[in-house]
Amino acid sequence: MGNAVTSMKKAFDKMFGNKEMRVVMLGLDAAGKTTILYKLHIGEVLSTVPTLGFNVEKVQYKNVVFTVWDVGGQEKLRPLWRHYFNNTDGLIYVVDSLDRDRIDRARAEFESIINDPFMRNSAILVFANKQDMRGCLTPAEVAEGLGMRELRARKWHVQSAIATRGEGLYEGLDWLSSTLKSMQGRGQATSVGTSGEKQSKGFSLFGVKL
Ligand SMILES: Nc1nc2c(ncn2[C@@H]2O[C@H](COP(=O)(O)OP(=O)(O)OP(=O)(O)O)[C@@H](O)[C@H]2O)c(=O)[nH]1
Ligand SMILES: [Mg+2]
Repeated sequence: MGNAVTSMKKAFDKMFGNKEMRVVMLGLDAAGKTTILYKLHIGEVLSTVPTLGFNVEKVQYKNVVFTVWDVGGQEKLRPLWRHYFNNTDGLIYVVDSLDRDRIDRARAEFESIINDPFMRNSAILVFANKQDMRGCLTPAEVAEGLGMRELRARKWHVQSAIATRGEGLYEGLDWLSSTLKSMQGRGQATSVGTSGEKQSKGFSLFGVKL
């Protein structure tokens, strides 16, 4: 019976073009990951405590079901991040744009994630979060701070966001879903490299193609 239901669901998903995507959300502690997850999942801002393990929720947007893994970002927890890399279609990297002092740390962690063999083909969405805070880095400065422009053969997008107001979050998911669909359409998702082709179409900053 269970199998019949599963195959029926698969048939419906195929008919309506529904897709499932696995996304891992990382970033330094207090960047706003858990706030983002629950704003997307239940539409509310929960009062959060630092995540010690992980939270995982499904987020449906348009015809994509994202399974989003939100992993604690404290320094002692970062060595555990790599356990979440396998089978990942997309990375959401969250930056606290007010945390100027730790942008170099954020960059070092970011580089080690995206250079991991399991993550080399994942699409990269960066949320330049906390844009409501006076004196924060602009999304362009966050992109610069993470060294995004030096990335070759990767699909990336930097999205301005205010998680506590829900601003920018769906724009980010929009980019992720269309990018992942186009990568899957060309057989590139999860296991095959983008190998440098079409680099000029590969990245964008807040929706503007560079
Ligand atoms: N002003 C402002 N505060 C935010 C925003 N997003 C999150 N915060 C606050 O930042 C703090 C940390 O948010 P969390 O979502 O717990 O951060 P996290 O990335 O999950 O942290 P770890 O679980 O320790 O890795 C909370 O007090 C949030 O309310 C934002 O867009 N603007
Ligand atoms: Mg958290």
